[in-house]
Amino acid sequence: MNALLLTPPNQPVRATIALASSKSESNRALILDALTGFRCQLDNLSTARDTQTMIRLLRDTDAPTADVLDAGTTMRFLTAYFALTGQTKIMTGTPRMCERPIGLLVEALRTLGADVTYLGQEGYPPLQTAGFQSTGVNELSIRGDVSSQYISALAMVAPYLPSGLTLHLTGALGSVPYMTMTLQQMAAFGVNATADWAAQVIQIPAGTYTPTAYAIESDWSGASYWFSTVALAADADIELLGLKEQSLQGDSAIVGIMDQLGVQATYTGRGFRLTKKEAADRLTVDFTNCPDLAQTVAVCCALKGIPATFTGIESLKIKETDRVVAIQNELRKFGADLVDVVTNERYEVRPVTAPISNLPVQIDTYDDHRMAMAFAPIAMLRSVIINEPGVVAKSYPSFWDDFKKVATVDEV
Ligand SMILES: O=C(O)C1=C[C@@H](OP(=O)(O)O)[C@@H](O)[C@H](O)C1
Ligand SMILES: C=C(OP(=O)(O)O)C(=O)O
Repeated sequence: MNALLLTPPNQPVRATIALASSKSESNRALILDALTGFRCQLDNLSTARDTQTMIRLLRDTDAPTADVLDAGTTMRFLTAYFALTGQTKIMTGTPRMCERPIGLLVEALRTLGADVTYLGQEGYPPLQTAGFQSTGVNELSIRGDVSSQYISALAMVAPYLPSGLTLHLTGALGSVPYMTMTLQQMAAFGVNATADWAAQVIQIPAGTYTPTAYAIESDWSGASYWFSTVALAADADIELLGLKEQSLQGDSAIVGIMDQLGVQATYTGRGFRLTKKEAADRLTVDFTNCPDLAQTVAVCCALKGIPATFTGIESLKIKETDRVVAIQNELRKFGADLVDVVTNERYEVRPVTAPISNLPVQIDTYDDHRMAMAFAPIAMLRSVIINEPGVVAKSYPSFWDDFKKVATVDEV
């Protein structure tokens, strides 16, 4: 499948979508389960490639190499897991994964007593874990402004250190809800860590996880594309199944953001129903705590004609691709843009102003699932061609099957 042509619906959009479940929650639950000796009952694990890869690599205990492909959480969580459980493993991934930094995590693991060697460039995968001998260290500092995944990775294995671990987080904190999700899931498996976010300290007691039955919620990051679809459609009413009213996921912030972009979300007891309402004429959003929503909101604002100010998107540069550049390149095809007004700090979405040709616009996806899914809702307004649409498999493999419920989807 090289490309998909998406054509606008010629009738009101009415759909019920069974969302993919959260890969973030799934990948945490799988690490916690592994630490109980695989004695948990995990329900509704994600079909996302990132989660399926985690399952496969945890099972494959004899394989010398763990290739995580392009899954960031799988790379970071498994590195900490293999390092602290003393397993010898080569950790590798796609060429892009080998450009995504891991030095802060490796440095922390070495301080605790893990033997970790870089096999390529210092600070990046591939690397090898080869045994653990505790140094007795039970307190360390780690930057909180690069990726919260390092901190989640350390927190999950920390109860198995001889005297637990106190983490002092330095610098401005990003993606805090992902760390909170980690601590809440750890608590559900019987280890109660405490966090003081003002002091930037997390304390994890020594202990063991209890075999537990745990059900994963649907994915709020995946839900965001349906919010954008409703925002851009002339007439839409979509129900998203499996979302909770109180979520562990920070990306549930999409409800408040999309309220301003003209989407009313109402809890139905089995998910959320999305309908249309009046939109604001300008938007300001800080994505520090929900970086994965930035592409969805950028595209939605640009195509809906709503100027916006974005902050907190620095971490987008070290994700599946440099997402800032990718958004800029693709929005420019519509005469819109994401302008860096204060370098690496404040960006402005310049919306589409003049109509462009009616020919389908071709969207490149940069090996990034979120590029494909963030641009798809434009099909509510005009035809678009999504190149390499298979990228969605990373987090939401059934996305295009679901999208057929709201637009015409043809292979080209
Ligand atoms: O812990 C997690 O599950 C995630 C944390 C975030 O990464 P950063 O902490 O690197 O921002 C997010 O972008 C990613 O999709 C999933
Ligand atoms: C950044 C993402 O994932 P990861 O860092 O786990 O590869 C994502 O899913 O948008």
